[in-house]
Amino acid sequence: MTNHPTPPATPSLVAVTEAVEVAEVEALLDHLPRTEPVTWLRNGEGMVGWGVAARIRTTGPERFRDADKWWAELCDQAQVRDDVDQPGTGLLAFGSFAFADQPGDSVLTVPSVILGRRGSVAWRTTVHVEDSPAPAAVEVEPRVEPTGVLFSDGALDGETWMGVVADAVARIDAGDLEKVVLARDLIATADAEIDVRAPVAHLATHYPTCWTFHVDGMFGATPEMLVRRERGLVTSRVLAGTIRRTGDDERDLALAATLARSSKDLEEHEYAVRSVADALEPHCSSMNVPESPFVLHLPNVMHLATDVNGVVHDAATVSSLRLAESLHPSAAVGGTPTPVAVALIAEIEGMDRGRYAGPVGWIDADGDGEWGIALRSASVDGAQVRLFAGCGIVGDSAPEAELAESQAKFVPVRDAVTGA
Ligand SMILES: C=C(O[C@H]1C=CC=C(C(=O)O)[C@@H]1O)C(=O)O
Repeated sequence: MTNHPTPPATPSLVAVTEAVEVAEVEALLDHLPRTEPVTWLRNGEGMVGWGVAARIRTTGPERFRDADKWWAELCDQAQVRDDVDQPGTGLLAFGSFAFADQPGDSVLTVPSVILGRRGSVAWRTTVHVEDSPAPAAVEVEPRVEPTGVLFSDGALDGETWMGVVADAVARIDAGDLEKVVLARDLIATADAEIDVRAPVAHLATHYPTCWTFHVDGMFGATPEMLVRRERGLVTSRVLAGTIRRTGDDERDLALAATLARSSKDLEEHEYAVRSVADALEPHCSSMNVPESPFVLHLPNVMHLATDVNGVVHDAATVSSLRLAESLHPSAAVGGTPTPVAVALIAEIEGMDRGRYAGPVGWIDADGDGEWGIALRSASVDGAQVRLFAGCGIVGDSAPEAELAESQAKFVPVRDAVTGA
């Protein structure tokens, strides 16, 4: 007789959200201890959390479904008191999901304590397992900057990666597909275990308009919102089409105008917007898909950007995590057509993306939440950080230009780990 292992019982959680003075949580990151920290911040608002009240790790093609089911059961069994009732209050989980069905590990975690702020409202949520003690106060040690950081090639060196880009262009020219996003990695090694709060604080300061995140070792500052659902409204910020900034404002404005007229970038952008609009459509009773993109200015690069909005009709049955699943991978990180592009990535990219370019964000007990795409990101493990950057390859992409673009996309995390 075979004994099947019994799945772990879903814990019964008790969550309490109470209002706090905004002045008390000014500079949220300054309240974040080193133990199991999570972060989701933009323009100084958002949430930081620490400790683990509950956590699930999933893998494979069912990773989103398994995590979503676990979360729904957890919420059903939980006792929640929410005195604030804002997006981000009550019982909350933070997640980071693998890009590919295989290999890769995904995680959804419920912190023991969350501090949040949105405009003039601030809150503290504490979560504990029923019949066990509420989370104790923890000491917040000062952030420790990484030292002695040295960089080395990741899976492929620059030359080899350019060869891979040339192979992809040949496949596109042969008519196999229209676009593929190819990524590369870079390794940074410090002389001691990295305190992830330091690069996270650096990113939040230097890229305030991006979503700065950290979940279970995956951190970054992403400009791309895969899906946000809030009280029946859904938004997705699609980015595709990039130009590097020069640091000279006048030249950058001229470059922005060039980007907005570049047929290569407009074509690449159109693919990405279509893939998002098509995936959202079955969930929406009405949608707004702007006809032309705007130029999003970031400190290191500029992007063509489109905000797609809609009114969802299935919020009661489909969570924001399941919406993220249906949008993933968009053409901004996979390609077009998606299945051919994803297969080509697995065939020629030459590295495991892990959780890079996968959905990262949070979900509440109603299934609302925000899921960004883990771009301009890295995974940290002890003294080592693995940085990622990818570029959309279309028929007239030049390998040298794509290598330079990938280097520009490494800048945020590279500067964050060297403290530059
Ligand atoms: C895949 C990345 O960027 C995507 C998002 C915006 C613009 C892109 C581009 O122009 O290639 C990429 O599709 C990355 O930053 O690693």
